[in-house]
Amino acid sequence: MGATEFYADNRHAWLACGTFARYSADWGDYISFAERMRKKADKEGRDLLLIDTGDRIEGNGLYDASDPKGKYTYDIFKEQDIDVICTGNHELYQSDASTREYTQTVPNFKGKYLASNLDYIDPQTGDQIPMAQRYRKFTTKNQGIRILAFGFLFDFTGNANNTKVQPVENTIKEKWFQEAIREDVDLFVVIGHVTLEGPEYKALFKAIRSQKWDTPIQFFGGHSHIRDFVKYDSKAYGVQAGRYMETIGWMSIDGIQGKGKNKDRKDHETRASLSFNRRYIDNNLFGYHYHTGLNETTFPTEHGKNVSSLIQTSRKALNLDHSYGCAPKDLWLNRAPYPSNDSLLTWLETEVIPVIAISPDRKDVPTLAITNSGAMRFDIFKGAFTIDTTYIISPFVSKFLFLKDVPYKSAKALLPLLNSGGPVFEAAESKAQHLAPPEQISIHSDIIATSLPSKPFFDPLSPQHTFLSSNSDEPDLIPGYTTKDAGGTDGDDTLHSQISFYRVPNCIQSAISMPEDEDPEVVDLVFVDFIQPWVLTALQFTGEMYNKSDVKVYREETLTDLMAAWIKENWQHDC
Ligand SMILES: O=c1ccn([C@@H]2O[C@H](COP(=O)(O)O)[C@@H](O)[C@H]2O)c(=O)[nH]1
Repeated sequence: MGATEFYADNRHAWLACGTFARYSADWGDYISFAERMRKKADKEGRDLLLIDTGDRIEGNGLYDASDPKGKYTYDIFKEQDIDVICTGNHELYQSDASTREYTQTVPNFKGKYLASNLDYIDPQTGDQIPMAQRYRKFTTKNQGIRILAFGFLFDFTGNANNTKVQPVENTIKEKWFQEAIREDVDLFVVIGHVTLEGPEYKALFKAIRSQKWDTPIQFFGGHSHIRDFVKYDSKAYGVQAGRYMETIGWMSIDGIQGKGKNKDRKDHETRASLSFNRRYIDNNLFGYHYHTGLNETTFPTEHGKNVSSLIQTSRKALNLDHSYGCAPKDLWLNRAPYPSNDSLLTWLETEVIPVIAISPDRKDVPTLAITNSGAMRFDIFKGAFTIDTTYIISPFVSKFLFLKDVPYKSAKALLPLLNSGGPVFEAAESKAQHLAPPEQISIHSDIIATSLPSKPFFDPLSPQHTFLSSNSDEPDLIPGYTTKDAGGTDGDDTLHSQISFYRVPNCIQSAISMPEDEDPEVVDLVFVDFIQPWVLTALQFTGEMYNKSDVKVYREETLTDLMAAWIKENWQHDC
């Protein structure tokens, strides 16, 4: 009896090498890996399917540094042969990105791209049309497993006005969905840019089970950037493959006997004893060589090598390795507590924002400047700070806006309100958790690492691979993911020592040009445009009834450009 296997990824345009050796394979390597593993699966009579759960864009120079954005990336993405693919929230923040998704990615993955709860607004006619087909029904080639697949996005409300995200609860009531879940299939596959524990998947699970009490369901999640595995019932599981092309999530279902090749099989025979297994593979060549049984010479396929060289020529064309300056030390987004000397947010709040959140014509006006912590997406490592690093840290096109002459007593109440994330935001449908790094949706308390890092050495013979120091009996591990999920602690393909994770506030605030001896009557309230809905809602709570038309542009440059300028000015020296 063969297994049905899946590989899933979440990448944010990290198509070139990751920042660490442990996550350093590129998109071309992943293509070689998939091609090699598919061949192996074919030989052994198994089926191997590739899944992509969205957020392919923003967060890496390869996408963000070109004009138009994504000039090189769409042609690189499309080279992977993905079986089921859907949209993430990042594809929808900017209308030009949604248009590229509709006109390029959807056709590039024709028949595989699913948009179960997403519509596109045709710019010519104004018609609201499905972004892509709602579901896909297909039979796997080796085992004849009849699959019905959906592709969802969580109930996202921050999209530009050329798309429409339908809440999952409403989609479930639609005729096409109700008909689809009544189809006679061997397996439902629900992929989505949706957290595994969120209300959307709970509702979908309930809906499918209301019609099919026994059909296996495999969910693939995304959005919250973590490795995760969840059990919904004995025949329904979900897996999520981390973030930024660091992890290839592997999921295997053993025991489904597809009716596609034998129509006379009875239902109870097709799903007699099932087992669901997951593994989180670090995205590096060591792991790829180990799993394919190949080596440096035999592993890469021609196709994979061509894609790797396309990535390198694109990176060169964009000058992504050009250095703006030299970071004097590591600055961590979640690996150091906030506030602290090693916190990236403390650095931003105390050193950068007080310099960049100043408008030349209002520079002496007392100012409170607020930025959301989610505007920062990664750590800064000691050493060269390049064009690429800039977009890895902060890919957004957000600008500083401001409200003039806000009573100080109300302005100073804002930060605690934004950070407490209380009922004031639930009512306004702008959950305050969307202000912080997405990991915090799933990680509810600090994780403080107990072990210390040491030097790397890879042991490919270990069942759960380790990075070992060469002359020690005890595994001397380097830091990386140490996942605990519904399957226990054996999901990580490579053993690592634990990394700390400190929760950070939703927003940080810098007080600028404040009088020394007394509080000001009024201040300029400066904030990044992304947080405007939360700022206006919280201000109303303090009794200040501002609306959108009161908000003015404070600086024309983006936060990202201003931050890069600060680095050029302050970290000038060579590394
Ligand atoms: O303009 C923006 C857009 C988004 N953010 C932050 O990013 C997360 C979403 O990140 P995912 O990678 O999709 O999970 C959002 O919650 C915001 O915190 C932003 O700051 N500015």
